[in-house]
Amino acid sequence: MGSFSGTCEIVEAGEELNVDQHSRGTYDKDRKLPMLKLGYKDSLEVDINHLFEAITLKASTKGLGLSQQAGTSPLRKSALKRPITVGAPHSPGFGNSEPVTLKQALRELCLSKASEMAAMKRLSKSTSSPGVSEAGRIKTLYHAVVVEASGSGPSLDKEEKSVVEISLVPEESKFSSSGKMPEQVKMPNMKSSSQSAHSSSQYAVTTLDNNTGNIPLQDETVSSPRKVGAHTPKVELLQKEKHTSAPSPSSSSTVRNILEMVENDPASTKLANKALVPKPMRKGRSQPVSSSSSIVGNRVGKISRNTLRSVKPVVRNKSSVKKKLKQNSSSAACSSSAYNNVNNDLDPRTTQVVCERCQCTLKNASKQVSFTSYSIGPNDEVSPSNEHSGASKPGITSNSCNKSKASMKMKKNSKSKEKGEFSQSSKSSQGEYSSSTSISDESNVSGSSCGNRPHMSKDVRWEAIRHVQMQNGVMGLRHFNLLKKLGCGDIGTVYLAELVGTNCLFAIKVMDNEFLARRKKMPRAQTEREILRMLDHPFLPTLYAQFTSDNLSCLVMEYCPGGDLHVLRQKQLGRSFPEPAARFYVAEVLLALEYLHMLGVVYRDLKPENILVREDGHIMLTDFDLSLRCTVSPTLLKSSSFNADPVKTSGPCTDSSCAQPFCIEPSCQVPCFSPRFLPAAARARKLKVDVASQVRSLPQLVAEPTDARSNSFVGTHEYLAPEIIKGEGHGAAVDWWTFGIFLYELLYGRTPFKGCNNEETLANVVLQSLKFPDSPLVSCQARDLIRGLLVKEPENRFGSEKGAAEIKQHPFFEGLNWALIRCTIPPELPEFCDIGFPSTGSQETKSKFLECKTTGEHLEFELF
Ligand SMILES: Nc1ncnc2c1ncn2[C@@H]1O[C@H](COP(=O)(O)OP(=O)(O)OP(=O)(O)O)[C@@H](O)[C@H]1O
Repeated sequence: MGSFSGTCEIVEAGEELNVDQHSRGTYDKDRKLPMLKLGYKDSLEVDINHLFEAITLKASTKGLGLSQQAGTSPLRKSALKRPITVGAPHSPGFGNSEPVTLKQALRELCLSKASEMAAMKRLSKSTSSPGVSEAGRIKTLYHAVVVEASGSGPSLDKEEKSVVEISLVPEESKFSSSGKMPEQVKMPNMKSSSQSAHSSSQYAVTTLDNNTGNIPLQDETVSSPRKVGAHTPKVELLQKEKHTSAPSPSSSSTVRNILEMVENDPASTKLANKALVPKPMRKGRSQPVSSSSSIVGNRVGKISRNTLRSVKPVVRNKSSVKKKLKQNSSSAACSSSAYNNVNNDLDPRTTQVVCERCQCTLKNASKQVSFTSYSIGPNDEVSPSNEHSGASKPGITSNSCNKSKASMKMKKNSKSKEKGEFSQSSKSSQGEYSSSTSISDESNVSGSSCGNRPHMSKDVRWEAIRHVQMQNGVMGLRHFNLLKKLGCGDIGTVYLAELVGTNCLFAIKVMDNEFLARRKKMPRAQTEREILRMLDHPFLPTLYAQFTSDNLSCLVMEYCPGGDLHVLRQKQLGRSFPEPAARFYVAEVLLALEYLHMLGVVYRDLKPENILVREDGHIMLTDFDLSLRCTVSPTLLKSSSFNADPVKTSGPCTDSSCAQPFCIEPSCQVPCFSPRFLPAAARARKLKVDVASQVRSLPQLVAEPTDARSNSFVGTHEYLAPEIIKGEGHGAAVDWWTFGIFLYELLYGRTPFKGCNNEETLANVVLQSLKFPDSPLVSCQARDLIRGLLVKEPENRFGSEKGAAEIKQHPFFEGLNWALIRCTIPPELPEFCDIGFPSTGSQETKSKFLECKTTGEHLEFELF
């Protein structure tokens, strides 16, 4: 083996020989190598000559050995295993069978020595680096020797083998098993490029973690250069993450963190929800109104075009607001720039800004409903309904001593004129309070708080409102830019308003107390206020604040940019909703009614006009001034008495081994859920039915105000229940009647008993039997539900006994996930927000706000 001769260093040659002999047990022991003579105390020249002879002899021996033992000897085997694939180049003159001269031998000796010295130098440099372990240094040493030896040193058989086994092979195997990266695939930001092999890559990963706070890369992510490449974006992502999340030990927890972040960010969630909505659906639903709609259709089209040109989409605004507030909220509560703006704007020292837009006389020249010479003092008082703020700011109510006198003259127009952009709906609410029996329409709401609504806890508007209340103690109209009149009802006018200094939009219902008192409508306003203060439901309005002055009572509520369902229905093809859309809307309304009933509120004024569409496409049931407040005694109905659907309540388990079908003991459930020899789909279906039946058969809590009775003549003509018209006294069942009319109208585009006038309508309600038009085609389930709801005798009406729970189980709603309906994609989203003009901007646009003029202590503003 020619390589032997390469170990020209005497000591190492001896070592090498020993090793070699040991390792190759079958080596010819009789053969005496000249090298054994090394160590004799001859002169240098003699030694060199011996060496030279040895080299020559070794070279020739190698050739002999190979030829003799080819194919069978371990030596040959060993020679075949030489790590030639490693690519270590052989120095010329070494490893061949040609004899070398003394000069050549000396040159090679020098080269070898020089390369070794270089390697040692490099090693001493690298090992001085902190943090490298002893094992790492040893490996580094091996590596350096290998590199240097393979590059310029002699290629010893044994050395090369060792190189492969110790330095390269283990490194590869370690790399693949432990996932440490080879140097050539290190991440750009990894440290220790000078460090070698295994230890360096390990160190590099650690360094990456420490420096960037990133999550340590998992084995599989770096197990090969390819994978590393594939995971590079992940590393970048993690790097971006470091500012917001602490390092986490695994990538799965990173994903969780990201999801949590996304989940905890209301703006993101909303955007994500929007992104889920298929665009064609949205566009497809924005059908132009058919020509038959004449004026209505033209108006719709006109409004759409105009608003598309000029509106400021609320979604964008809100998102930006949220972003703005979120960005700043990290430092301290209420310390966002938006809040600072609020502070600046609301600071008493900067009343100029405040006074530009509020505390004004409302004038409506163009509309018949107007506020003329209406003025309020600069300290229009606040009595926040927010329990939180009220508690923390006891001074709020004490400021009421500064109340200044205000007057408001209101020309009241008919409601239908105000609303009648799309149709001449005669569905104005009737609010004759005659008498109530056994219940009080005026009962007090206790323990209500508009500041404590869990489902809105992340709402940025809460924070903005709270901040104003905390900063100022009182909240008034001066804190809002009134942007637009949204509509006018029986007891007040609703404005779109922006909280000054924020982009938070609200709907403010302004009621003139003097006017209400004169018209004996104060109880209605009071009822609405009290009910609003109780509510905390995704399909019911959130009352952010309420403040009153001598003459004005203001309710600050959530703004719904999508208009109402009456308008939306008229935009539909054929002026009726497709059944799935109708099902969606009535289902959400049903949940809202269920909630109200549980609170002891009979709504009594259900109609599409009172159902607003939120920016996310879900609904909001508004307008509670006609509602009836009563007591409710929750009742637990046992399963045996619950026979809403005999077919479906036949028991959770049809298995004969289940002795008690209604038993929910685990022993009885086992047969139901044990594997059966059914196809997977059929099994899943059966399981679903079984579970549904089981749930249905469970004892049920009914919290309906079934005993409520009122003799008030309230409601809207087309929606009035027969018992109200007949004056027999009514209870919660009136809501199920109106629910039936509502579903009918959504599906058929008109109400079932509408006559030529109100009297005829009322007569039809009482006397006429229910008929379904031939078109549009409506499912028998829907018609069945309507039929059940529009039973004239309230006691036989569907839902009268068990309320919403009973209705929810009707086949019309089969398959509907009630618990998650608020997360489902609505039939359509409001395409824009018809604010009309941006809330902030140039002086020109600002002038489009309700114009403010200072008149002495008071301010006047003209309305549009
Ligand atoms: N939160 C809101 N977001 C957007 N628009 C609203 C909001 N609340 C009310 N509106 C609009 O203002 C109009 C007037 O509402 P308001 O509740 O005062 O009157 P109403 O619905 O006619 O009821 P009523 O006459 O029985 O009091 C509504 O028709 C609606 O279009």
